[in-house]
Amino acid sequence: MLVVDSVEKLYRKDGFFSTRKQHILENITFSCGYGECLGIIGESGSGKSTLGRLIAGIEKPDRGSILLEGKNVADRTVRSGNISVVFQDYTSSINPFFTVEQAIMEPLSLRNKGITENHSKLDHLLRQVGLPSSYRMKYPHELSGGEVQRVCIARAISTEPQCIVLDEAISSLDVSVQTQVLELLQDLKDIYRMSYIFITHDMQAAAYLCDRVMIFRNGKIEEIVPIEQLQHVQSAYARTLLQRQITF
Ligand SMILES: Nc1ncnc2c1ncn2[C@@H]1O[C@H](COP(=O)(O)OP(=O)(O)OP(=O)(O)O)[C@@H](O)[C@H]1O
Repeated sequence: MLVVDSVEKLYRKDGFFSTRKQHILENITFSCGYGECLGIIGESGSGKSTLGRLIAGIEKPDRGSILLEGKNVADRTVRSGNISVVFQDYTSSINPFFTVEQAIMEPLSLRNKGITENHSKLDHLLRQVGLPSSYRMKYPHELSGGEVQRVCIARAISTEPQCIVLDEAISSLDVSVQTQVLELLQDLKDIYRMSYIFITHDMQAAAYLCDRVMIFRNGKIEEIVPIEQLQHVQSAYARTLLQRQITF
């Protein structure tokens, strides 16, 4: 289980040499259970991706803690192989000089210190994300956007992590491909019982995949609501935000 407790994040306000700091995240506390998908919805600049980076350990909080199975993700050994990230910009997420095989197997070989996994593992991962095994020698530029994002997902699940942060992971894809990738994510969540942190602007996608949704406002949690209660959010801000994005 992922437990985020009283997390705060500040950034310098006017560039690197400035001493003035701005609160980006304030008092963020929530948890995400096994096999649960927690959506994060909020306006642009509200701090969703910053929170995603903190969970993934790419940056550290200024205050508070983020624990996975009771251990702090600030420790690289805790997050290595246990937390993965899939970003929106799949084109820059994988090395253009890596084949599909190298890209997918990289996290595993890093974790196993260079010991190469057998081919059946790669075949299994390719099958799970719906790509033929003949794709193993292809390079990213030879694939469609949806296929590259499938490679990114195969890479993310290769170490069988407990948690995946999906930061606008389907936003750059065509609508029909979005649906396929959402179905894939749903299937994988059920197979691996992973926790998903699903950062999105897309309420329809959140409604499909998420068990609960966190409404974010100016770096604070406005409300956390089970997906079946989405029509009955308490705060006026959450209601307005949702009405702008979805028609029930
Ligand atoms: N490294 C950084 N240094 C300084 N300010 C930053 C940094 N990263 C993000 N910010 C600021 O933090 C705020 C939150 O940004 P963040 O990207 O987390 O928002 P977001 O909700 O994910 O937005 P979007 O939906 O547009 O992606 C913004 O005002 C942004 O300019």
